[in-house]
Amino acid sequence: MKNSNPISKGFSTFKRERVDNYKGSLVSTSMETYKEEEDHEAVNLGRSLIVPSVQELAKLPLTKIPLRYVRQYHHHPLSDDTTPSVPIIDLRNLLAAASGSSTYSSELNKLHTASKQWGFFQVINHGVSESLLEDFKREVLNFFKLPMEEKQKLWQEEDNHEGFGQLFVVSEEQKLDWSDMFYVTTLPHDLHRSQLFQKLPLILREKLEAYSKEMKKLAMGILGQMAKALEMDGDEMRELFHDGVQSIRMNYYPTCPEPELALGFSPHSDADALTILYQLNQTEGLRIRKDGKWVAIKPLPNALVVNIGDIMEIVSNGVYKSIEHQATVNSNNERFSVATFYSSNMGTELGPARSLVAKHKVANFRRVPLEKYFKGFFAQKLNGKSYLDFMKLQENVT
Ligand SMILES: O=C(O)CCC(=O)C(=O)O
Ligand SMILES: [Fe+2]
Repeated sequence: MKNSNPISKGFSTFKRERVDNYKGSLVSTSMETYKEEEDHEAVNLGRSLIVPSVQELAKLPLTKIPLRYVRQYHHHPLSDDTTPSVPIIDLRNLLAAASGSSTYSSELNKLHTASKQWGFFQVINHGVSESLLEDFKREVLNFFKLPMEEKQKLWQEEDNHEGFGQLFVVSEEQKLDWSDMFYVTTLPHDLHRSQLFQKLPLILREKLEAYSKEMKKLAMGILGQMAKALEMDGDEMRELFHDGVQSIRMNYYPTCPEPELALGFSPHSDADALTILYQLNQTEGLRIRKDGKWVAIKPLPNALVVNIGDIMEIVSNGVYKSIEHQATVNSNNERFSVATFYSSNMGTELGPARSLVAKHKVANFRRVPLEKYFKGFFAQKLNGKSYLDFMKLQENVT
């Protein structure tokens, strides 16, 4: 059913009709979540309440932001200059150097340390062509510039969260992010919502397909190296991920009249295995939590940011860590980013790699079907790394 979309309504009230069939019980973060929604269609992993467009809101001559965007506890002090900056991995040294060479082993060691201690790193010489990156960037910027009448056709619907909007909005009281996003499942192809894909501008669709393919290749390359670094069975890694679920989230952070009161993206860890983030312009905004301090990730020309998601923390049996991150906004410059989330194959069970459990002689996380894991994740408000906590087998984790 098409939602009666409030985007075109006055922004003065920030009200929307209540979605009557929305199940409040889905907000649960307990294992009960897994018992919900058994009857839901297989490819529908979640939904989110429909909220107004921040891009449209930011066009108004506002000096104050509406209350729904005002955070109370967002003043996270930035780290001082003594904190080292996020590691940079040269992928050419990993993917092209002979695996016995010292160049290879020192880069592999860097990757392993970065994944354990930071959960975040930047990759250079990643092999994704500059022309594809430029073309895709142009089309994403054009996409956000489309007139609202066009974007409304691509807005989220009440029963599914793909499209323009915000994710993880589960109540009318919840604080909202100062951003608009477009979310789409790109792989495997049979998970496409074809009604959404068909409505995308053709040129964007072409570039999106090409970009999605390249991101899969890159993710598989990095996962293969991680298997080596973890001393995990390489075949097991391939079997888990060869037909992985990929989704792409395009983020637009408009300028904000009161940036110190708002957040572009609430603190969270990603639910996937590996996220590849493309910062489309030079505006800074990404912050990651390292040893209790927030560290800014500066956009680096020609680099992509990679981070460990919760699935990788689980598969690595806790050796690699997903890290909390957030996005800030500012009053002078808008910001664009594209996050590509890569997860294991649909239809598989999520849990620690068996080859690592045998090596570590302990399993630190429970096993659940991947689909249930995703449904639980998308049914709750983002709250740091809390979702991972109930995947942990507490008796095993220190
Ligand atoms: O825009 C950013 O820098 C962060 C985006 C992000 O964390 C996400 O899409 O999950
Ligand atoms: Fe994220």
